[in-house]
Amino acid sequence: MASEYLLELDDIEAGYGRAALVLRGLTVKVPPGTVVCLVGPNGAGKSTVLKVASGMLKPRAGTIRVCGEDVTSHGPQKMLAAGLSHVLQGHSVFKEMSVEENVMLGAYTVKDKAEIADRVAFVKELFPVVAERWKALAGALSGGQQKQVEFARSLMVSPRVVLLDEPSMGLDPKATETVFQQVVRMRDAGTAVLLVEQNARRALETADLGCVLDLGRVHISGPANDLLHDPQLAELYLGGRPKAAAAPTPSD
Ligand SMILES: Nc1ncnc2c1ncn2[C@@H]1O[C@H](COP(=O)(O)OP(=O)(O)OP(=O)(O)O)[C@@H](O)[C@H]1O
Repeated sequence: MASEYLLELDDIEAGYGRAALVLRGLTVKVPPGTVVCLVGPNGAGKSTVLKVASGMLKPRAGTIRVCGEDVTSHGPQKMLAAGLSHVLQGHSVFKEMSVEENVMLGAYTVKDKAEIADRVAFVKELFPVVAERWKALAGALSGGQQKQVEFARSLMVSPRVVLLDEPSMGLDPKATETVFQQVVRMRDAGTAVLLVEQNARRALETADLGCVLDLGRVHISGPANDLLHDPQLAELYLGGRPKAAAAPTPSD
């Protein structure tokens, strides 16, 4: 069945072991050609959404669809084959291996050599630093450059949606800026992104659509720009009022 969405998480309930539910009826949809970001307080369940989408954590209830096809019961390998590629929180490059070896790990399920060569050319064009440092040891790259190697690795399977968990974590402001620019480049090159970020304001500036999570549910969702300029949301979740709505200070 065709669908207007690449990924649909519908009324998901999920939790860890016997502990209480973390996601309590969460619905998130990713249309083609978009960056959708999930923001919200610590412990709201943002990373858990990505774990459910990549098959790492089975939902207790609800439905996951990729392009309209029900994939709810898929494990990680089948989710990857269905088109969902997960870039985990923190750093996951193998530092003792070259950039090339790290990127090629992402292609281990791809059998067609011509397709692999096409994808290598694609990621090298998308991430110039990956092309420039192709033979270098990954551990010799900066944190922001390593993150781009992880992005490149995730794109080797031609995913429909990349699930990005806190890509700016631990990066300095300049590297953070580059990483957010690369997220936009990934989208513009045809890969939708479901992005989880602590840096809520910067994530909403980057994304097309936003979802504010609280207590395992979507509290509010809509165009990211609207959320960014909502004074109440800014107070509650973005660390202050939006610039345009800020009250004048006594010195103004
Ligand atoms: N592997 C796990 N085992 C047990 N509980 C977990 C596990 N991972 C996360 N949790 C719990 O699930 C809840 C949601 O965690 P999650 O990491 O999804 O939140 P988050 O919104 O991404 O938070 P943060 O912004 O702090 O990363 C938290 O209460 C957390 O303690």
